[in-house]
Amino acid sequence: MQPSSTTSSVVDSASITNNSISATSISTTPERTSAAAEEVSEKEKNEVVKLVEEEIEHVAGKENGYETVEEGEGAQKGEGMENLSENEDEKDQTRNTRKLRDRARQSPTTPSNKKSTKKVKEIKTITRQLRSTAKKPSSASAKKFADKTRRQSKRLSIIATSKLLETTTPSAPRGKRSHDVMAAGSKSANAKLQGNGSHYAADGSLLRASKRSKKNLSYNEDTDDESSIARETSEELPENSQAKKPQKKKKVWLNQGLYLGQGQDLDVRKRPGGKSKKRGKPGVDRPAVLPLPMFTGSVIMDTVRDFKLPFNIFAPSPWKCGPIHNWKKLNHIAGTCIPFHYCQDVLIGEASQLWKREKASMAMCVCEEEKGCDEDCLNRCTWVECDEGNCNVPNNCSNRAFADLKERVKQGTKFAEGVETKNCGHGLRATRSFAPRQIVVEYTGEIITQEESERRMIEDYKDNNNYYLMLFHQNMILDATRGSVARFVNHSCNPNCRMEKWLVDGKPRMALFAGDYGIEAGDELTYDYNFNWFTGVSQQACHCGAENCRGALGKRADGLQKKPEPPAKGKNGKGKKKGINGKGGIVAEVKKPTRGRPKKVVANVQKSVIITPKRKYTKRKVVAAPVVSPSPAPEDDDSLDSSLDSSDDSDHPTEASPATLKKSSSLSEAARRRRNYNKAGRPRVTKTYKVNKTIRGGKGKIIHKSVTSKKAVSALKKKAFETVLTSTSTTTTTTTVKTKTSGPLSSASSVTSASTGTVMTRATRRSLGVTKAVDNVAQQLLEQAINTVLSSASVGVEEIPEGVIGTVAPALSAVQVAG
Ligand SMILES: C[S@@+](CC[C@H](N)C(=O)[O-])C[C@H]1O[C@@H](n2cnc3c(N)ncnc32)[C@H](O)[C@@H]1O
Repeated sequence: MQPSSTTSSVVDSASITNNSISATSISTTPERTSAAAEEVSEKEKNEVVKLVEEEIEHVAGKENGYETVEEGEGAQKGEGMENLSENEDEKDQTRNTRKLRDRARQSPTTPSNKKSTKKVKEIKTITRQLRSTAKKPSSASAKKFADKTRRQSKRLSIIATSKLLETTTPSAPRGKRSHDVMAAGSKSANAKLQGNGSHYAADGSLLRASKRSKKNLSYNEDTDDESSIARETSEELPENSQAKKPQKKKKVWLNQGLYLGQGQDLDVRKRPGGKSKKRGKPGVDRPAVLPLPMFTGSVIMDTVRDFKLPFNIFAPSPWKCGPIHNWKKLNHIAGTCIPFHYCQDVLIGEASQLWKREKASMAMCVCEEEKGCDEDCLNRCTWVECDEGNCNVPNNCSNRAFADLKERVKQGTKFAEGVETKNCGHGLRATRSFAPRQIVVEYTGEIITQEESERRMIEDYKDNNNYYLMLFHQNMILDATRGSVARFVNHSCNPNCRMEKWLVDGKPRMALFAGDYGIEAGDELTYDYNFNWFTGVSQQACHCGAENCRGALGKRADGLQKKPEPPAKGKNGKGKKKGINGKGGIVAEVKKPTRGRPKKVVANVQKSVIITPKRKYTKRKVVAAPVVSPSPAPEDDDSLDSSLDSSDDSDHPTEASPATLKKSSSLSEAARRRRNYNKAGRPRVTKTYKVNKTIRGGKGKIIHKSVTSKKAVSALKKKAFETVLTSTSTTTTTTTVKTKTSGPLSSASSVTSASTGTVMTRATRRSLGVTKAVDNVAQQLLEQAINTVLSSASVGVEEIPEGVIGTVAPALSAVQVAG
């Protein structure tokens, strides 16, 4: 066929519906059409088209069981189909066939694949037929036409082939609905192509596909075919389908680099004693937690940093109460931060040179294992704390208050908190309960000489109203201005605590002990200051509010008794109710501390709540045993005997009152020493005693009777003193009291009698009529005498023959001097 040069044709539509090429109309211009019509044999064209249609219908009908339905009866059939170029057709057919073949090869031989192979063969046949037809152009013009329309025929061939493939796809028999769906899909695919520069007819059929759309078309068709094939083959080819699955990206963990400096062997997931929770392969080193930032971690762990606790955590006072002035500063000694509730005494200035180190008392107590160190413990009676060196029953000893305190402090539990009172400044309130006579807090501070204390009083504390000076030991003053919180404990004429001075490992130490009734949490801690006031010196008025208030701080001086100040007037002119239930005191609200925030703070309380003891201490228990404090030797001839008869009723360390100290500055050194000795330093014996007197009743029955009368006490003391003399005189020449280096100091139970050569045991002395109480007092006096002699200047050390130091001889002489 030789188409004319002027002939041009455009494929109007290639509408493909329901597995058939229903109409392929070629609209041409009249001149061209007429020219083509002359040259191209209509018969030939029709034959080719018919053949293709027949073949296709045959295949499709066979395959799907459907008759092809032609769409558009009037559609021109076969126009332009005769122009299919041999090469193009062959190429297309070959390409498609190859595709099918490849797929068929990939898939295992199944009946459906066999079918498709068969169909491919059929298509091949059609192609061959078409070729043979095309090879016989009727005329040169027809051939020319065919060349001219190569482009269009190529498009047609693509569509036709694709449809052929579609029809030949091995799939389950489709119903009409399926066909409709497929048609709709094709349409939508075409519609997609519209945006790609393709031209479509009104019914959506492709007129001219752009280069890109051609690609897409082929792709879509290919993918359609492929997907349909893949759908079928995927089940049969699990390996292939799995291989195609995209692999999930693995996250890369950072296990080194930014964070460096943490031990690699640390495995926090390891349970103590249990199995490691580590997952994954054993031996794989995977950090469990993010290590600390570079270097910071190890630096933080290695270095100690100073930090300041926020006030609300430190909280020395209750809520809504501002920080106590100078609180932090006061708790620092010589720039060192010492736990505020536990710091040791510090010798300041001259005091350090003057302070005499004393040997620890090595007198063994004679307590029995069953009873332990009870009230009768010799150490306890002499205010000496038991330790390994002087305790006979270390496993059952209850006379180790300071050791207990040390343990408690180590635990760091809170025991008290600061409060602000209305009239007494700061106070201290217990935050836990204390058993009777249990140690509460140590009173520590700076040990200074009297001169230094005078200087401080005149210069440093001249504007102060609160004083923290305590007459301590060896005529030294303990200034707690920089000391433990015990300094905040206020005075009360009806106290719930006692301030006691003890010898602990040879060192005098002062501490606050709970009274005989114990302390409940929330009680304000108080003790009797026992100030020594001098006549004519103004005293500080006492605001303790106790029923038995003496009106002034400390002892009541003759002619200086002050009545308590009248209660402050309220707004309405009436006296304000004070204290507990209006019975006086400084507190407006009485409340047991509740857990958490206090619910109510009464308005007339200055800043916080202070709670005074609820109980009335009407009955005061007498002190357990007569006490001789291990004080220094007297400087004058004030004898032990006179000290025994002293009416000084203080068993507490005495607060050095400001008046005392101010007055003392005008005294001569000797007079001051004498005064200090008289008032504070000399041995003290309690005024009242509770003594168990053993009386033999009828029929040899021994009756233990408690004697508390003054007469009985003086008789007791007299007898005790005689006992001391007797005991020492019997041991004058040969008896050696073991010193610290050679062993514990002999107690009354092991004094050796040289004259008899027998040990004068406690039992022996009992048989001689020496009662236990007398024996105790005697023993204490003996020890006291020995200590006194050894430390006394009146009996110079040089006078004591070498090797005799520590013997009873000087003790005897001392006692005799004293007597
Ligand atoms: C050892 S301090 C006690 C703590 C003191 N309240 C403070 O705020 O620092 C002793 C001072 O407290 C005051 N004080 C203690 N008890 C008192 C009381 N019952 N009546 C009046 N003032 C008292 C006195 O000013 C005394 O000099």
